[in-house]
Amino acid sequence: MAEKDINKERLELALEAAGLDLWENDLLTGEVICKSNKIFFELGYSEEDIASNMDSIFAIVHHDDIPLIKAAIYDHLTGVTAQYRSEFRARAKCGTWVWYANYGKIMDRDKNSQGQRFIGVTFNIDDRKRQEVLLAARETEWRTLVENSPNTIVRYDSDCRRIYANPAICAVSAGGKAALLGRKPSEYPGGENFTAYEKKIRKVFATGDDAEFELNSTGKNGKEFCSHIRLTAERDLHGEIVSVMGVGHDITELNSQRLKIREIAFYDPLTGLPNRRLLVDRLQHALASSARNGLQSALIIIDLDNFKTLNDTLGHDIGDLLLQQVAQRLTACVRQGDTVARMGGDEFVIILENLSDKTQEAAFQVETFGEKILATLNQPYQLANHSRHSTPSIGVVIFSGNQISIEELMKRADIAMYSAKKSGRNAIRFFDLDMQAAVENRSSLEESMKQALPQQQFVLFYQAQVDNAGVIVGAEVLLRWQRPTHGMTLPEAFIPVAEETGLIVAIGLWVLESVCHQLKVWEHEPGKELLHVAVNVSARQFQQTNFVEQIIDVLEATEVNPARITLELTESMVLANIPEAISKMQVLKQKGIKFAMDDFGTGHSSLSSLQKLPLDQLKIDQSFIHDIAENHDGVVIVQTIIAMANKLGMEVIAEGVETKAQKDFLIQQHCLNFQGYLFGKPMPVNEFEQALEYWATPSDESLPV
Ligand SMILES: Nc1nc2c(ncn2[C@@H]2O[C@@H]3COP(=O)(O)O[C@H]4[C@@H](O)[C@H](n5cnc6c(=O)[nH]c(N)nc65)O[C@@H]4COP(=O)(O)O[C@H]3[C@H]2O)c(=O)[nH]1
Repeated sequence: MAEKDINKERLELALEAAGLDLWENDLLTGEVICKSNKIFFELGYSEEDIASNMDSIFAIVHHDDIPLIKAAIYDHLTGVTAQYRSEFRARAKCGTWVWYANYGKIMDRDKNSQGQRFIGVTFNIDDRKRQEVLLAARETEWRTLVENSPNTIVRYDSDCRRIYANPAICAVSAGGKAALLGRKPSEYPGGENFTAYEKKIRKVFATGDDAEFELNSTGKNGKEFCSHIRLTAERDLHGEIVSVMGVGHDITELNSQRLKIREIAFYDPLTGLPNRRLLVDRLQHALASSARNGLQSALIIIDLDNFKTLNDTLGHDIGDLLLQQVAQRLTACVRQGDTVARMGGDEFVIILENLSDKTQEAAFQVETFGEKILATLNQPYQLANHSRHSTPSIGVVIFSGNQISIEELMKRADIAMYSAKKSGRNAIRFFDLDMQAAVENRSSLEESMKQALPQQQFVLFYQAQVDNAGVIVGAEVLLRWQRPTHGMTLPEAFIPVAEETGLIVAIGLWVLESVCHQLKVWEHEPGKELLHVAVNVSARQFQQTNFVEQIIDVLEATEVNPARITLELTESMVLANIPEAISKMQVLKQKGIKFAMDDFGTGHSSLSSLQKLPLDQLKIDQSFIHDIAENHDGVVIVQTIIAMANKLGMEVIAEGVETKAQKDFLIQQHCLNFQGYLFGKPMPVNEFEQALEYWATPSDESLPV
């Protein structure tokens, strides 16, 4: 084959493989030199179609595209473009439009630049065109989303400069788009927050990992807002990070909701102090940090003395005011970083951290602090129209490291606080191992007390009550526990535990039943048939809803004369709920039972509340009787109580009378009933009966003890 033919063949094969249709026009004659009609066939036309009605491609080109083709040819012919290029739609036989491109060039230009031949190719670009349309549609779609998004969208270049900012961010930025674009966050708006944010963007450029950031900024309107921004690296075709996109949404509202939830979950609504939950969290931190730095910390429990009485007498609103003022005072006493929390009720807790590393020194530090708390809380309170005084009982436990659990720490501080209460309140007590031993004793006491009633270990002692002529008119019955391995145990060692466990209710009933049986026996014995017996009632017993029924049941079952029984109540148990106390007392009074107010003078009863109560007797507390000889105040108090009792038409009895001088003074003040060691100690019933016989003749001497 000749070289020319080989080249022709090569060209045809190449054109075929590239999908190109070659054409050539003689520009001088206008004759089409080369035309394969390949396009026509591709579009579904036959030879006949071409012969009958299509001598040129223009016959099937979309009429919108014809001027464009002509303009492109003209531009090339006139030398405006170096190459002829056009794109057009051609109609297929089936009616659809297919995209083609024409690339061509004028050949053999003469010296006047006049071309001789126009040669070029036509090829199918339908797929590419469709892709372009799709791409444009997608681009519009995305742009619409981005431009209308309520989220802020910003793109940063590798220098952290903004290269795109959507309308949402432009709308909230004071300087708008102009101020944002081309600048880094640290440059505009700048400041600490934005510098930290820029650092984060740089990290995304460095690592390619997505990141999140909460950015606080000030909006155009001057309002603070917070955005949660998600930063994503954007890569080019080679996987190189070319930009970082930041999409932010406003979480200002969410943050304030979060804050509110935190407030509710972790703070006491009344005082604004951290609540128990947050306290536990802070305590965990304190334990961990003391383990790290070796310094001692302290957990301090503060309980307000007699808060319940104040709440019950003045109402809860006044109680709330006191709690709020206590919270303020406590907060003012601590350093920044220390925690003051409210546990609920009238109990507050303070955590002091970073004390000395030596336990003893730390204890001194806390002691000083505790004294300050005592002094501050002892200042009078102005609660609406009431001026009141309140005292705290403070329990302290010192700790270092985290060997002790939170529960154990709280328990220890609680024990210390109760010890402060026991010591007479308004005091500070530290937990130590002796206290721990006391606690253990207490739980063994509790266990063995459960057996005391069924195993008949309780015994009643009788202590004489005499009149001014020295005649025994009755006795106070006092409980003793013949405890195996411990011997005769006094009530103060077990009554508080019996109160707390509720065992006192059954014990109290047993006391009353035993007393009634005793009275029934005495009814038939000359000289004893008129004796009165005073029985102590515990708060827990008195608060039972069926207290009245229980007493009546015992009276009826034993058929004893109720007039022989005096129930001794204390101020606090009555003041807790005066109307309820009155109604209970009245029912029993109608049955003939008498009531005495025990330990009178140690509580807070006012004259008006005392007047309302159907009491028969006031019992002057023995501490005042002891004070008679000691100081003038004791004398005045005793005189006042006697005067008050007389005024209210109540009998008065002095307890704890130990000396003749005390008795003489009391008689002088018109107190005509006495109880005390001067007349006899509490003793078992058989001894009391012997004493009665011995004492049958009135005398000024004391009973044998
Ligand atoms: N220093 C001194 N003390 C004197 C003198 N005269 C009497 N006492 C003591 O003072 C206490 C008087 O009883 P209380 O005030 O009712 O105080 C009682 C009472 O509150 C309670 N208690 C005793 N028995 C019962 C009971 O059966 N039930 C209830 N709920 N409590 C009881 O235990 C408390 C203590 O009872 P006791 O240890 O028997 O102590 C008794 C008695 O032994 C005196 O001249 N000098």
